[in-house]
Amino acid sequence: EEQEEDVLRELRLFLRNVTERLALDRRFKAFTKPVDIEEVPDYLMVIKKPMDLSTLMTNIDEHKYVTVSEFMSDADLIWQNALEYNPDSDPMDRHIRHRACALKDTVRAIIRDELDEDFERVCEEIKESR
Ligand SMILES: CC(=O)c1csc(NC(=O)C2C[NH2+]C2)n1
Repeated sequence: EEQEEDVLRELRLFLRNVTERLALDRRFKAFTKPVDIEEVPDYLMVIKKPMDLSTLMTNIDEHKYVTVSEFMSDADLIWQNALEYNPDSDPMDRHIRHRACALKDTVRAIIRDELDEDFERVCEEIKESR
């Protein structure tokens, strides 16, 4: 009903704000757009579920997420994929893994500090009811 749509609208506003802040952080530049398959031709052979901050934003606008938890699953793909695709000891791999770990910790810190657990519980109830 209308109150449910009010909750989901507030969820989308929160998720857009989080995603925008991540996309503005220079540490996360490599995660802002889909990996360019022309530049990295083997990427899709290694990474089965690509994800990036611009795709997260599109998903929000397309009402893909009814809970923060669903959003977090896709946000986690971004840094998980980077750790998987960059496992080596060479400095470039280490650099992007460092940034992937910073992304993981930053997302969790924002959610812990700024998401009311009662709000997420209401979102989960809406999801179960559909
Ligand atoms: C987004 C992401 O994880 C990414 C983009 S390029 C890259 N890695 C490299 O270009 C090479 C350094 N060793 C492979 N990783």
